[in-house]
Amino acid sequence: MLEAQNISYAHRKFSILEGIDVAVNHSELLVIVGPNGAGKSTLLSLLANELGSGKETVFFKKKTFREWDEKELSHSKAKFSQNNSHDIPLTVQNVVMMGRYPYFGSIPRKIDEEAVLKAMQETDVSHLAQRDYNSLSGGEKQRVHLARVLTQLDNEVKNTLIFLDEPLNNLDVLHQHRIMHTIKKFTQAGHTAVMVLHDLNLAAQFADRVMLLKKGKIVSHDIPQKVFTRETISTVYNFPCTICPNPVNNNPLIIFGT
Ligand SMILES: Nc1ncnc2c1ncn2[C@@H]1O[C@H](COP(=O)(O)OP(=O)(O)OP(=O)(O)O)[C@@H](O)[C@H]1O
Repeated sequence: MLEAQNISYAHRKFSILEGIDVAVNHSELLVIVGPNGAGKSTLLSLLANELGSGKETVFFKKKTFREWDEKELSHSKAKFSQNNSHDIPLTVQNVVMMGRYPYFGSIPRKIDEEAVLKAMQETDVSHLAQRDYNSLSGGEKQRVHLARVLTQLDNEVKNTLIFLDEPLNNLDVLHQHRIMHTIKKFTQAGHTAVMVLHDLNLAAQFADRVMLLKKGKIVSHDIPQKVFTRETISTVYNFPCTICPNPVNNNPLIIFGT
């Protein structure tokens, strides 16, 4: 589905990423983790074709992004980023509708309205639909943008691809889990998700595969059970931890400070 080999990226002479190989299948949720400054967001932007010199060759469904028709690509790939504008003079519903812009000319169709309502329900912002976006709290704004990105990929296209850069920032525990379940449902329907997360326990619980980065290089890229070992995690984060099986689902449970 998504493939890239030997990705390197530098700003001036400062190397940010070095020799990264990525291959993500359909129906897979890949979570990228690592300490601050490891290069996670930079890698996500490169994979999503938002950054780079054009030398990096990322293949999505065996085609480089340059080979894709722009409109077709907008129906197949979406990205949730952290740098959303804080000032948008629109209602919540109209901000979510922005995700449907690739689908209609000047007036949204019934199908676009329905997709917006569905995404708002999914991220629990339906009750805020007519509110001025600018009056929302940080977590509410975050959920509105998640709805906008989800609604962009509400279509009949098989094997679509979503990138999410720290989608759980500002969210309470209920909404963190709700979003993770939504993304899991999305991948189980045959789509692909690549996500940057700081919460290692959520990564351990939901990821199919985890990529652990440090200083621009891959330390480990495997299933959660193989990546989350006491030695690796305490070394990479330079902080002690204990890892035991989660008593509910047997996934690794990471307890820091022990
Ligand atoms: N435009 C830029 N100019 C200079 N340095 C940059 C630029 N963009 C990123 N960097 C540096 O590259 C490194 C990786 O940044 P990146 O944002 O990808 O890290 P990250 O793993 O997502 O970090 P965090 O967990 O803190 O969000 C950092 O040291 C950052 O300061």
